[in-house]
Amino acid sequence: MNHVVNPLTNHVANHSLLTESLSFSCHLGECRSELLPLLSEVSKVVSREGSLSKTLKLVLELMQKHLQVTRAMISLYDASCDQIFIHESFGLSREESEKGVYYPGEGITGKVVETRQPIIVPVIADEPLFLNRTGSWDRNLDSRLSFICVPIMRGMKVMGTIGVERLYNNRQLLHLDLEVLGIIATTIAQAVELHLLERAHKQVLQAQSARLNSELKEKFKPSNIIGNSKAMQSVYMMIDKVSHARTTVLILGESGVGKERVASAIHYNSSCAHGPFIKFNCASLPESVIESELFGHEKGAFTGAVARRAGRFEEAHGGTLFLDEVGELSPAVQAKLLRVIQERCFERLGSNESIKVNVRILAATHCDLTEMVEKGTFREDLFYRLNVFPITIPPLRERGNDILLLAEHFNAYFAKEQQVDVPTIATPALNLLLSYDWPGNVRELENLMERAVLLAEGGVIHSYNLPNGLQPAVLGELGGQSGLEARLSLMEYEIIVESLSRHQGNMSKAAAQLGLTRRMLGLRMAKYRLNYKDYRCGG
Ligand SMILES: Nc1ncnc2c1ncn2[C@@H]1O[C@H](COP(=O)(O)OP(=O)(O)OP(=O)(O)O)[C@@H](O)[C@H]1O
Repeated sequence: MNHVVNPLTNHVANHSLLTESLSFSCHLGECRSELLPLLSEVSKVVSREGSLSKTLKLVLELMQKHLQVTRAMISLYDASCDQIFIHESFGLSREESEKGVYYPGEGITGKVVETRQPIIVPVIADEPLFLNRTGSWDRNLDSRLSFICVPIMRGMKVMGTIGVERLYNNRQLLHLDLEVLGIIATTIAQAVELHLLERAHKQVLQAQSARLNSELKEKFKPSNIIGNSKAMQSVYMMIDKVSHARTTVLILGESGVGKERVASAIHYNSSCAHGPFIKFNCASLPESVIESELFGHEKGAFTGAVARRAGRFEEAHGGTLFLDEVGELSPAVQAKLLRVIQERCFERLGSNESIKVNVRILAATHCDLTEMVEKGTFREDLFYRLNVFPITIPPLRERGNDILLLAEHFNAYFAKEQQVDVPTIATPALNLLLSYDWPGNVRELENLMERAVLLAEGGVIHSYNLPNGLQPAVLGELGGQSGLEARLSLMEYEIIVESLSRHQGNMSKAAAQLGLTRRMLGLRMAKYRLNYKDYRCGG
């Protein structure tokens, strides 16, 4: 007959099966004392530091030694996928162990997780609930084996199970085993819980980083670097040429021209695109912190170093490290950086152990490094190591119509973000954008367009929706105007420019459209120093 017994509740786990009510005989007390060494060793193992696998392996070894089990497995319950899988086992091959995956309620292990109650199967051969999913149990060889399975619990939460197979001797000893396994389960429960929490956290991080990676990949494809100007075409060609090599690249250009975008494009088009892309701004931190941020530190390396920490170089292993504002590095860090580039190894602060990394370095700066080398503020040897493949990004004022493409791109982007229809950019506003000098480059244009989309009226971005700095000098010179007066002037200016543009500088047509005489229009144009010739085709 089949006996699947739940000794705590005396309930039968599978409802078709019989419950056995068992009484413990007094000689169990004698056996208990023999089990004390096992339990004390288990608690010692658990209190030691180490990975959960290492701890569980040692616990399994102790179980084999003291309980004479034939096979044993410690399974963990992963609530995120609602599955139970064997984490460590003894007496099972790797393949058998990998097959041991159950849903709650499935087989004996699944039942224990579902009911959170232990189960004893006195004779496996007689038990239809026993699935033998791992395939390790052999009907001929193992016909006299029993199976005991206990839950690993923290409070009311089930974390997994401990299951053992052993030769059936008598029912009382099975109950003793079950008691011992219950104590072991309680002893390891905290370590198991910690492991499961870390695992869940890692899964969340991995999912986030996979999502971010695909978003970034999409965002930083060279096709997503906006601009078709000739100046940018040669930048794209350089990106294409250098991406697949592991060559160090030095990206040069004024602030806000898109150096970081270019660095990302190189990484995401390289053979290590699946690896990490770590950005580090060398100007963002005080000198004292930079070294430990880049190279990491050991516990106690300096006041406040409470734990060992990996630096950016280690984080970037297998991928790319982008060092922005490299011209800001102190001589000490320049020397260390030179060594990493030359030898690919470094030491954490407070350690003598050399760490080797496989990292591609991309560096960027708005500084004139050649001049810095001449002045002695930047190491010449480091400069040559970084300057293997320089890419210079032209400033926005040299990119011609890219200004308009970028303006339209940001217009659409911010309209979407602000959940409004994409406004039209009025011709006078476009003219202002084209004639401005753009000291802040693409970043300045981006910020300005964000504001303009907010200020747009009736679905149009007017020239007066752009900052004062962009307004024609003449409007400023009109001086003394403020409030309504200034605004009316801006509007008048814009309407005249718009009309002249539409009629390609034909003053008669523009005047007719505006309901003015040609003379009146001429006077107003003079006020704003407008010349009809500037609006002729190709003029
Ligand atoms: N070609 C481009 N297409 C679309 N957006 C761009 C382009 N170039 C730059 N940008 C945007 O402009 C801003 C500035 O770009 P980025 O940070 O890459 O410039 P940078 O040269 O690295 O600046 P810094 O010198 O300050 O580090 C970013 O928000 C970026 O997304």
